[in-house]
Amino acid sequence: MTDSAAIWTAIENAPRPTLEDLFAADADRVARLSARIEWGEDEFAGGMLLDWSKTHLNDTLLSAFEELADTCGFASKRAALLDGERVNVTEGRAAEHTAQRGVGSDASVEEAAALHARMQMLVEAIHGGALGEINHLIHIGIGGSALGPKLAISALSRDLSLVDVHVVSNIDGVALEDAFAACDPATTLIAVASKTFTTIETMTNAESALKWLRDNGVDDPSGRVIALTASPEKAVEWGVDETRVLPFPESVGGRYSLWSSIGFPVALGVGWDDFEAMLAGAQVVDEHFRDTDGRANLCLRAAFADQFYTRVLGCQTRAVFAYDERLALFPDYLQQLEMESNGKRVTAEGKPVSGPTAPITWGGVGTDAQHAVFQLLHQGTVTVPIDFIASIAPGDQLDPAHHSILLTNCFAQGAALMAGGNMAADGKDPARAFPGNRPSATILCDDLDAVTLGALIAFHEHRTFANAVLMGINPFDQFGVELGKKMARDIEAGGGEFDASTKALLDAAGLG
Ligand SMILES: O=P(O)(O)OC[C@H]1O[C@](O)(CO)[C@@H](O)[C@@H]1O
Repeated sequence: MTDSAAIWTAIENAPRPTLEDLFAADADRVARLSARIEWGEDEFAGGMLLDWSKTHLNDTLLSAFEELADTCGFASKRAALLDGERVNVTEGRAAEHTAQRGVGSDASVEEAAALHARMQMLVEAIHGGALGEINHLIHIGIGGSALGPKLAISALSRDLSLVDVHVVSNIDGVALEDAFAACDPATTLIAVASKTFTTIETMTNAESALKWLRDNGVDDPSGRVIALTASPEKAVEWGVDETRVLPFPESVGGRYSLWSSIGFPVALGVGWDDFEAMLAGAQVVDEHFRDTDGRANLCLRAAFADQFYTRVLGCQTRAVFAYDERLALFPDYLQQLEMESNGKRVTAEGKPVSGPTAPITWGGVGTDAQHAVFQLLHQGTVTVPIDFIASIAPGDQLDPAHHSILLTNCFAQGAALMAGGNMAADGKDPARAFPGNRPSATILCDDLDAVTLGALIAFHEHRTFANAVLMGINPFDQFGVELGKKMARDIEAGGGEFDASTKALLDAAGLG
């Protein structure tokens, strides 16, 4: 087996045909580079088409990347992940989010099912009135304890909203005050979501939420709190009754925790069936990821393209545009998933990485973004690989013109980025010239329901993992967030030595 440096050299030195050349050379390119992941039967049947034909992947690159994946031990690392081995080597932990969806070691899958059963009982009891009339939920958490619930609620609550959910993450009191303003304290439940149950933003917001309930005539505010955590003993110590603590295993990472009890607001807000459907959609992708090899593994194939753009073409960012208002928060979700997982500078063995790691993930919704940032994407000097995400079925009930304009714009952007050209009558005006050959991938879902959302998220989780394997890094730790947190604690405690600029800022704000 060739070593990975030699494979990278071959990839870097491989001919670089343009997208136009690639299409011209292969009449079956679309069939070769697009595939569907499907689920369900009859009226539950659905799926999503993943079209990577407008990327620069070709047979030469795919073969080289397959060899790289083999050299990096992709199959055994994937097996280690799914078997619950300690793949998070720096923290000595497994990363068992897939067990929450029924794919993992028997013991972990069983444990997840038992914890889900408990969560379902509590959700259904609350819907049944066991805690009195509950119309609102203020879900307090940050990072992975907030981004997934926030995305899922905003994507799915148009069709059904059983409880009005507000996700509050920021320590800025404005966020919590906005939630208070939208909720009636007499019918509001508080979820405190924190894997560690120590995060300063979450614990401060939780205290203020309890005070708000107390100040507004709720006799037993702590009786209105549900804790979602991997540290149940800390939640109990903080004052949450054991019966209202929904634990999840330590081996489920924060940014991978939507599938655990961190998904409680989804189940309460849009119903248990949707929460389960999300798990089912994720499971379909888990099985595809587990059972498929090489380029046919669509998560791995996407990672091949990601590596090509980041390492070979030096693209420093990757953009995601959802042509679906319901997925407006998807780029935010992906930012944590991809940047916190793969924004690293050393390998899993602690050695410096041999090339760039995660690009900056950013994005927005179409068509809004077309009128704001697409100028640079079409004519700027940098190449930004783009993912478009859209649903064939509309989310709205208005004139079908809305949805067809949305979709045609989505497809037109990909086509224009690739084709380029000159819009001047004589075809010669440099200001009106489009270089073209700009890559994009398109994920076209049959519909955007809970199953699809689960599948979409799981696809990106496994794509992130596949990228990590190809780069040799551990995607499951996040030490990069710690230094700033420590310095903030030092400042709060009145200690620590700071540079002159920071001292001056603290003085200016009256905090010195
Ligand atoms: O769930 P917790 O423990 O409150 O942590 C919240 C978030 O903080 C982080 O540790 C980063 O600071 C994330 O990884 C995590 O999702």
